[in-house]
Amino acid sequence: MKIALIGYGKMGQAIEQIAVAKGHEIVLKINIDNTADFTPEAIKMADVAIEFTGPETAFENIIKCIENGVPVVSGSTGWLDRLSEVEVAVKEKDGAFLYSSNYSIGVNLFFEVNKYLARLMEDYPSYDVSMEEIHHTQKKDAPSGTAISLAGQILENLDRKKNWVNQSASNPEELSIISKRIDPAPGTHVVTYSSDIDDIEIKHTAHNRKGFASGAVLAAEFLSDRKGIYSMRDVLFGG
Ligand SMILES: NC(=O)C1=CN([C@@H]2O[C@H](COP(=O)(O)OP(=O)(O)OC[C@H]3O[C@@H](n4cnc5c(N)ncnc54)[C@H](OP(=O)(O)O)[C@@H]3O)[C@@H](O)[C@H]2O)C=CC1
Ligand SMILES: O=C(O)C1=N[C@H](C(=O)O)C[C@H](O)C1
Repeated sequence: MKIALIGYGKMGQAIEQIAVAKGHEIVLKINIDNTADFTPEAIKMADVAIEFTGPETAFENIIKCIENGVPVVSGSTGWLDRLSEVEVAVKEKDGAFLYSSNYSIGVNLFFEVNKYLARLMEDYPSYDVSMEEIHHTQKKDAPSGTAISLAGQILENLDRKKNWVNQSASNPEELSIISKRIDPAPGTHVVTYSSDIDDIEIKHTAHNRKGFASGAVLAAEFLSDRKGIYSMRDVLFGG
């Protein structure tokens, strides 16, 4: 499979290693200093693009891939206020797009445990829930995309929480997400249910970026010959 890497930072480089080891070919590498090389002709050489740039640049990059008929897997966080525009573009161009706030298999299993635990806790109001995420100091966005996904799953399944806040909660309807920036943390997420009697805590700790990178390559393999909009759930659990 011919892959275009849009964003060649920590994630782009980790993805390259795994993709090449699996026999894929990297036909384009775009970073901030060679964005002029991201031409229609160059991107059309790829069977699939993998986009990991960041909050400010993801949307334009994704649209450019879709407009040129190239399926795109994105892992960039902090841009999802524009997701509906991407969805419209995919429909208009009969394109292919896959997004996950976290590509690691472990976190996607953690998502399922998180939903299950929230559903159980619906009947046990003595437990209050809060979250913590820890990442390296270069991270541009807070809370992390993964934390926002986890919070969304809790809000969908636990009626007593109405919205999340990126600070301590000021009332029982708020779900608190505390963000910490400590090097070299690749990504830690903790969900804690606390009562007067005990705590129940679920925690995912990434030891490195291999899980994110191998999941993104798996997603690219899944998407390259498909049309439509997908998530990591489709890749791992068939929807
Ligand atoms: N979904 C997931 O599983 C994961 C998501 N992420 C997310 O992925 C994104 C990237 O993370 P990471 O690789 O660690 O970050 P890095 O900062 O290491 O890499 C981003 C790269 O993109 C480059 N870049 C910036 N603007 C553009 C542009 N317009 N076109 C092309 N390249 C550009 C940057 O260049 P320069 O350095 O010169 O600015 C940098 O090299 C973040 O949003 C992060 O939250 C990260 C890990 C896992
Ligand atoms: O920026 C990172 O590094 C990471 N970003 C993603 C997020 O915001 O959730 C995924 C992972 O936690 C690493």
